[in-house]
Amino acid sequence: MAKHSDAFIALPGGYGTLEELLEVITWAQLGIHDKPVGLLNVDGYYNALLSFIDKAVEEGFILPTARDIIVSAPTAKELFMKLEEYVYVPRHKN
Ligand SMILES: C/C(=C\CNc1ncnc2c1ncn2[C@@H]1O[C@H](COP(=O)(O)O)[C@@H](O)[C@H]1O)CO
Repeated sequence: MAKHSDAFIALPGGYGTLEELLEVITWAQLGIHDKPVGLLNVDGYYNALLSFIDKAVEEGFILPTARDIIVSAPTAKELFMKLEEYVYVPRHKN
């Protein structure tokens, strides 16, 4: 399914959603795909996760360029616009 997708979008969800979200993010980081990963951040649901990811960047665990893999927006319309503008940047960590 990932092979035939144009992009990945996570709606608010639980463990299963988070597992799939992190999987497609790490695949982008490793260069397995070059597609954007969107977070539909309805009512700030993902704010805490995005803050945690920013902290991981500050602490040096996530490359600043890899932070940009995630595209987030509060509405579907804004998210689609951002996803269409997404430009893939190679960011292999190793
Ligand atoms: C083998 C892999 C993942 C296994 N996990 C799931 N596989 C299929 N469906 C799942 C998985 N985890 C959750 N779901 C379903 O998705 C919906 C959202 O789940 P959430 O936990 O609320 O985010 C829900 O219908 C679950 O039943 C490797 O990819």
